[in-house]
Amino acid sequence: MAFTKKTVRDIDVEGKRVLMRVDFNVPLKDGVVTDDTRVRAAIPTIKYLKEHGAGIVLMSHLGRPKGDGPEPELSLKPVAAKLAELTGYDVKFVDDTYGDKATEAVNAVKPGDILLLENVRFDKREKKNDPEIAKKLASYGDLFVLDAFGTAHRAQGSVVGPAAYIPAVAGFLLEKEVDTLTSIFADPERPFVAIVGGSKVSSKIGVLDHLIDSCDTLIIGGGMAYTFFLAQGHTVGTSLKEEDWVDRAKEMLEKAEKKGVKVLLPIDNIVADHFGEDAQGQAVDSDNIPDDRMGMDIGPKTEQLFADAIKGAKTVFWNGPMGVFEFDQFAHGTEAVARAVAEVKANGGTSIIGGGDSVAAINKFDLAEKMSWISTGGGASMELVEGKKLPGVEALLDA
Ligand SMILES: Nc1ncnc2c1ncn2[C@@H]1O[C@H](COP(=O)(O)OP(=O)(O)O)[C@@H](O)[C@H]1O
Ligand SMILES: O=C(OP(=O)(O)O)[C@H](O)COP(=O)(O)O
Repeated sequence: MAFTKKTVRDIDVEGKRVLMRVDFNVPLKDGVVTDDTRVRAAIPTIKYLKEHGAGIVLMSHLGRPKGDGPEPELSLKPVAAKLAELTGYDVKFVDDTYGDKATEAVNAVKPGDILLLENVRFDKREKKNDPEIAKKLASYGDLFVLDAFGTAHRAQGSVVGPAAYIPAVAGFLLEKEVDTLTSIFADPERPFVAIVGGSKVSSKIGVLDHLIDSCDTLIIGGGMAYTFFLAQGHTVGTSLKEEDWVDRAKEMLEKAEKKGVKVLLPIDNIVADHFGEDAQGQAVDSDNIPDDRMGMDIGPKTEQLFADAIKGAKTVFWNGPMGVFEFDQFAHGTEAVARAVAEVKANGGTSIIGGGDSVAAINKFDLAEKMSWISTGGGASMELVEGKKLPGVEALLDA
């Protein structure tokens, strides 16, 4: 399927200042980027713009700050250093986004320069898509380039806003992601197994409803599973859950049954008494989670159940780790699933992994080479599976 929007190839960027939205929402530990996939993914467009004589103003969000001012641990400063390290370019950083300091730094950007602004979400108007924010950001560039595939499903100020004021086109990453994913999802080879986990329960649970329309087997693990356990009448102790979604989860399970879609939920879990690297894990069945314990990973019986279902697939789409894989003792479930998914490509099938943390997990287990397509977007790729249009893409100029 051809990409239907203009890209950086279609415009003259020489001597122009380009405002570019990237997704530098990367995992950090102690101020160090622990997975640089999203930074690397933005480099081809940055390089192209620089080599074609543009000055570049980069912007991104990082994490989910409250939106009422700077939160030092969510500063993009370490990411500027990572981009400089990966490219060898001089990358400037300004600890401001919408104020005079940012404007001054932007005005100093000359052709070939690269400047990264501070986290766009330190101001709550970003998430509200406030026109004032959009106008301010648009004033930073002659052109707008969207290359933040991972955030293209968010109709937020820095994603869709500038397109209302300055010509807006796609970067190479956005084009490639949309092209690849839409062509795979248009007619997936069957059996099609979808695996969803992670912690962004309320922002992704609704998508499961649509996945039931297109997949043959739906595997639910990670933090997503506990809301479904509640729907099945189990208690979940102190595990991550979204009580507001329990009724919808129940309806989804009923719908899947009617449609003949197999839904696999964990049958056992590794639980702990607190959320921490030093927590002691214990395996318990899903109908037996103690009140004072939280689910941190899928258990060994579930690893086997999920792996068996995955190995028979011709297409696998996976978003969201099966547990808190950042802590080694809760990474087994995610690793077992990753190893099963890796076999799909080896057996002639197609495996797609999406999402910042899911990709970080695959890299942790050194399995990236064994996957068919590593997408930088989890939520964004899920919306493409549903056949939805991404607001960020929609706002760009038609080709
Ligand atoms: N049982 C769980 N409880 C709490 N957090 C979990 C659980 N399982 C997985 N997670 C967390 O989910 C996060 C990733 O979720 P998400 O952002 O939805 O994935 P992605 O970035 O791949 O789209 C990881 O940081 C992981 O620790
Ligand atoms: O990490 C992201 O999404 P993902 O976890 O679905 O891949 C994007 O940067 C979007 O972040 P958001 O879900 O806080 O808007």
